[in-house]
Amino acid sequence: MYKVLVSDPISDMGIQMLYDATDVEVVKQSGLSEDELIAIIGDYDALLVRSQTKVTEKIMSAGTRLKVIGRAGVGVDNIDLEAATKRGIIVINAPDGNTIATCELTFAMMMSTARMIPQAYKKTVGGEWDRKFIGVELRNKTLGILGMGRIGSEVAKRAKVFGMEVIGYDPFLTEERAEKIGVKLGTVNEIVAQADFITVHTPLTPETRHLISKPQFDIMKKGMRLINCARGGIIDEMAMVEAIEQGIVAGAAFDVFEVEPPQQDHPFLNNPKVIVTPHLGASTIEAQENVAIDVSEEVLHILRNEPFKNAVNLPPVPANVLNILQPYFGLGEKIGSILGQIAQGAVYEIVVNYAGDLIDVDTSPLTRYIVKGVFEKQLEGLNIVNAMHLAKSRDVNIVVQKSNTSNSFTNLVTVTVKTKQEEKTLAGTLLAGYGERIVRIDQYPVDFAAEGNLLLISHNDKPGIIGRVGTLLGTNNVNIATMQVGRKVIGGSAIMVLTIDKSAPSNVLDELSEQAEIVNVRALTV
Ligand SMILES: NC(=O)c1ccc[n+]([C@@H]2O[C@H](COP(=O)([O-])OP(=O)(O)OC[C@H]3O[C@@H](n4cnc5c(N)ncnc54)[C@H](O)[C@@H]3O)[C@@H](O)[C@H]2O)c1
Ligand SMILES: O=C(O)CC[C@@H](O)C(=O)O
Repeated sequence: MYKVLVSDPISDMGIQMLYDATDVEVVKQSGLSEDELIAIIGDYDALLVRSQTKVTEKIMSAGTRLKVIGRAGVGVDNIDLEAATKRGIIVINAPDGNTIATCELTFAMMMSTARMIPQAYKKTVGGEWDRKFIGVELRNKTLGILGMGRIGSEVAKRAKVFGMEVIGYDPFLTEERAEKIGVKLGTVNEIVAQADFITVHTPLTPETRHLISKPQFDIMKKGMRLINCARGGIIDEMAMVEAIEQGIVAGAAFDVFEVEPPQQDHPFLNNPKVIVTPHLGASTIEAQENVAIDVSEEVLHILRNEPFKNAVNLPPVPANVLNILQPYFGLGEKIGSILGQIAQGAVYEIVVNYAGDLIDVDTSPLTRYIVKGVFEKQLEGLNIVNAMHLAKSRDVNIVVQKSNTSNSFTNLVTVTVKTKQEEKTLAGTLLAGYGERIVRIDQYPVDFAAEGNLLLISHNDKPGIIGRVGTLLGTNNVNIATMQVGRKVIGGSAIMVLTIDKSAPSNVLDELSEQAEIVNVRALTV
């Protein structure tokens, strides 16, 4: 039974599939301190959070069973990603579910600051009939958008409908895409100098921290308005207060703050020109359901060892590449696992060669599976998230090569593992109608499905040896399911690959090794 802890308020409707899963027990406990979380996290396989829970390194190290942290939302700045990656904890988010909610809040904030709705409301309910709130229209105004990802692009579309001119900046925004959504491209400073309204929709990174600060306020159009529904810190709060005092900024609307919640004496809180909300961008019924559904689905996949898509601490794999690579993941992992078990000594280099169909795509996700396979019997807590990290931290060199030809195979994955003592090579392919096949061990051609208990016996190709191995295993009640012999030349060195129904006891392996003409015996499980 997998145990999932939900430590922030997350939509019950959205996580219904977790409640319904017969292999999952869900515990909801919000508002825990770091120490309280540390005390209980060891019992859980998954942790689900929004933005309140700060998932620190200490919490992760106490979470000895933790496989996945699910963030019901976009930003993962409340999760120590480096610590998660080191421990092989997969971090997933729900990047799409709250785009519209946040875009609509941005629009509401823009209109509120243009028409001073909250300020007028406050006076009206306070008994004052003040009709001096003269606002501005959006039509014919220029909106600058910094960050044209999911939310920024949706804001742009709506701004166009309101008759606004939109200028955008995003290092990944191409001219074609900008043209398609009717946005002019500009630099940060060009936008700052021209815009009547500016809204930011970037993540908070070292590059975006204080993206709008004193130098930008100095060149801003007087009387402009600013909106931040992304992350606190993208706009320099103190520099903005000064810009309001200087009449540069006529109004601002902030949903997010450098420190959340802001201190009671934060200068925004009693400034009549600044509208504030308590990080409500994603707070709609629809968005909360969407993100909870997305994250629950992914958590279930991860707990059940099924493919998943939104891991934040793994490089993204485009769907078309994933479609090509996914069938090879199992094969790659098995090749790695066999090599990891048969190679004697500490591995210092893994050389992977991809041939045939595989040469045209980025094969790095497949390389992760191979590397994971090599070390899986040696390193506890290893998974595809931390496999490369753990290999590199042990100074293992990973070399990836690609070749056009693959002899007679349409696709071929060949892996060589090097230790100080020896080099071992295995090649495998996906054969139409036969699935995953291992087709080469060192220099010997073979053909078998790597499954269950295997015996690899290196020997000299002499008459009677196969019979002796069969008899010895039979008399010790070890049933042989399949047998393959690979050799280069008659009478030369050869390899025998046996799949056996149960693992052979060590005395049987010793007896086998002592047989004349047998060079070595290696038993492994795949
Ligand atoms: N207020 C809320 O409740 C709320 C809700 C959802 C998302 N958010 C935040 O909104 C922001 C945007 O979310 P999204 O889903 O659109 O993310 P996204 O990843 O789709 O878009 C972010 C964009 O910012 C761009 N970017 C990165 N560095 C930049 C830079 N230096 N200058 C300009 N652009 C840069 C990226 O290229 C990307 O296109 C994130 O910070 C997210 O955490 C807030
Ligand atoms: O309400 C939340 O969970 C925060 C939402 C938002 O900041 C996000 O990054 O998705």
